[in-house]
Amino acid sequence: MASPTAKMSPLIMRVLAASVSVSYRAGTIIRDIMKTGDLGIVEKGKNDLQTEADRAAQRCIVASLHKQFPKVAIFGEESLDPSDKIPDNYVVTELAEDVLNHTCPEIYKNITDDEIVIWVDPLDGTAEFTQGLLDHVTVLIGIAVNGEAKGGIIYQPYYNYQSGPGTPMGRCIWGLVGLGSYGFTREVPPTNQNLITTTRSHSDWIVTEAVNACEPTEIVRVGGAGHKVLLLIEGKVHAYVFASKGCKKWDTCAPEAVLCAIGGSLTDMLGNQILYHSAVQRRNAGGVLATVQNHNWYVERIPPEIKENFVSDTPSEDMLKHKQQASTSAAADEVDSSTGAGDSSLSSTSKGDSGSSVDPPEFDKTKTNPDNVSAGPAKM
Ligand SMILES: Nc1ncnc2c1ncn2[C@@H]1O[C@H](COP(=O)(O)O)[C@@H](OP(=O)(O)O)[C@H]1O
Ligand SMILES: [Mg+2]
Ligand SMILES: [Mg+2]
Ligand SMILES: [Mg+2]
Repeated sequence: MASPTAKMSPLIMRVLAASVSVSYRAGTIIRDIMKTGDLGIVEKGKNDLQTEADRAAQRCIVASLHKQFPKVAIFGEESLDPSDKIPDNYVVTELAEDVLNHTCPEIYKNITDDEIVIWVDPLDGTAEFTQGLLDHVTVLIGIAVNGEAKGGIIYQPYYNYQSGPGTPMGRCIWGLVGLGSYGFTREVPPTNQNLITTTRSHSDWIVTEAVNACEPTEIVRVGGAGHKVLLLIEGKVHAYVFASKGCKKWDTCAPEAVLCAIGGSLTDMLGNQILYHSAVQRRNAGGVLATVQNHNWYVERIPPEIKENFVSDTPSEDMLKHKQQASTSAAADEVDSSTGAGDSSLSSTSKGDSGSSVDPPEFDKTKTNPDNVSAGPAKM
């Protein structure tokens, strides 16, 4: 039975709470499969592996979320046989109370099923998982609202795995833009340095050229988009630069939301917004560039001859319509507030209490107006 808090909670908070709960279960499934010693590796393509842990974790997450939110679109990385039997104990219907205890920001209160798309990467960092670099692995559940990354869960199943017996393994980081991000501690990144993280297993000369153009004092090559954004939010690196079309929407939706909820930015290499509506192309054809601050400085360092290889996402008709409606109602709010009757609209300032939210850095966010994007029609 759902608790009274759950019944009263807006849809976005329930989706977030269900995603947090199921991420713990997916983490257990991943660890259990690793313990069997039989990863059941399949080669999906060049330098692109899938294991039984990827398959099982996706079954668990998608079945659990679909059961609770049957009208919400859910996209997972792995192509699986829909007739596969899903064990009963894979279906989790709990809602994390620590999420529901937060007040939903006003702007999400009336969001409906058709405005949400969930992007699931059941195991991010598969290459490193198969090589025993276990702390590079994360489970990613991203929640897009009207095509924009707003909610995210990054579950790290092997956090603390080398800390010896008695230390609890695994941690869940979650965030919602307008509320804050929770489950980690942020440190101030080293000053007078420029630490840049990028791929460890999917590099090529453009990837390396783009990193070098950002004048790194050190390059941190690690696996997983989720893991790299964890390094960023914890203050261990200054930027994540990946000039490649290899990442997909499920790699970036959750990390982007968690990062943006503390005032950071994750865009393509051109500095344009990555979009997450259901018809968008799965590939991040614009590459990935993420920072907590000084985003523009990094975008400006990327030479035009690199930028010209990348293409930004195109908004859907629905998104454009929604944006128009939102700006019309924002204008109406402004009129209202000038008369003293207005409600406060969502600000990008994180309002975290005991969670790991940080004050927004002092820089202009570079997410540009979707009118700037230049791609052709979105394809599946
Ligand atoms: N060239 C490529 N081909 C396939 N997947 C790629 C890729 N480049 C990046 N990715 C995917 O993007 C994610 C982050 O990559 P990286 O670890 O190299 O930074 C990984 O997700 P998965 O491990 O979930 O497949 C990885 O497979
Ligand atoms: Mg991934
Ligand atoms: Mg994956
Ligand atoms: Mg993969």
